[in-house]
Amino acid sequence: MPVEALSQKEIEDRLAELPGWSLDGDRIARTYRLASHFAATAMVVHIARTQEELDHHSDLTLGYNTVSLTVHTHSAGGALTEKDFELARRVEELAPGHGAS
Ligand SMILES: C[C@H](O)[C@H](O)[C@H]1CNC2=NC(N)=NC(=O)C2=N1
Repeated sequence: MPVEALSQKEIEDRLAELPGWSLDGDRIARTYRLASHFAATAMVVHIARTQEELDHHSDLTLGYNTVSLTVHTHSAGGALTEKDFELARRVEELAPGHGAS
């Protein structure tokens, strides 16, 4: 199913509801900090499972005690779509359970 590129206003409205997320070029991005490398690794696995469920995938980077995501929609030519924000909202929901901030 094709997904529509969001307008600048739609992007700004959605970002306003997602503190911690910001524009990084043509993507939305956030870095989370965790208590340990193991906690960060567990969060990456949880995000990976969510991404498989949504069939939508970020570029996901594991640091020593950080987890970073950037996402845009490949099938929309790299534009931002509702799917990117759906993924961001789902990650925001799972983050507190990992002690991520
Ligand atoms: C076939 C499969 O549905 C597509 O390749 C999905 C997988 N994950 C994806 N992730 C992202 N970020 N953009 C896509 O267009 C995309 N497409």
